[in-house]
Amino acid sequence: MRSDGPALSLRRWVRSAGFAWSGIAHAYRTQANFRIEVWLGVLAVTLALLLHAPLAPILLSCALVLSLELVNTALEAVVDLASPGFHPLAKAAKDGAAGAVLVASLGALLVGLAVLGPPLLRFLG
Ligand SMILES: Nc1ncnc2c1ncn2[C@@H]1O[C@H](COP(=O)(O)OP(=O)(O)OP(=O)(O)O)[C@@H](O)[C@H]1O
Repeated sequence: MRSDGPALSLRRWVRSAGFAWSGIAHAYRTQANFRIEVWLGVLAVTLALLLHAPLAPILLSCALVLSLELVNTALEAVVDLASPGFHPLAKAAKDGAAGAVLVASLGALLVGLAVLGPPLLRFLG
């Protein structure tokens, strides 16, 4: 198997990262839910830093929700392309992807309450 030189591999990686970034920017521009989740994530990370709460579970939860929202956005685009008219399979695909985002969001909410709740109550009390 032929392997590319490090300079070519890095150029490919930067190019792929550019495409990935444009996907994230597209989701931010077009998906209100993605924007809300980004800013809730920023709020949660800021609170964790201010309250000296563990950052890792907050960061992981945010990454999970935002990743699944990006996958949901991608899947919606593919479904709309493949099935512009109503189709039960298109509905199953979109509802399943939306369900994945909901499950991750509820999990992230519970993690946020468990990690930020006690130090927030101590701070307020
Ligand atoms: N082609 C289709 N065939 C059948 N049902 C569909 C189709 N497109 C959308 N739906 C139904 O409408 C719902 C909303 O679809 P839509 O594409 O508007 O997503 P959305 O509301 O924009 O989702 P999000 O808020 O995550 O962007 C889907 O979850 C599905 O139940």
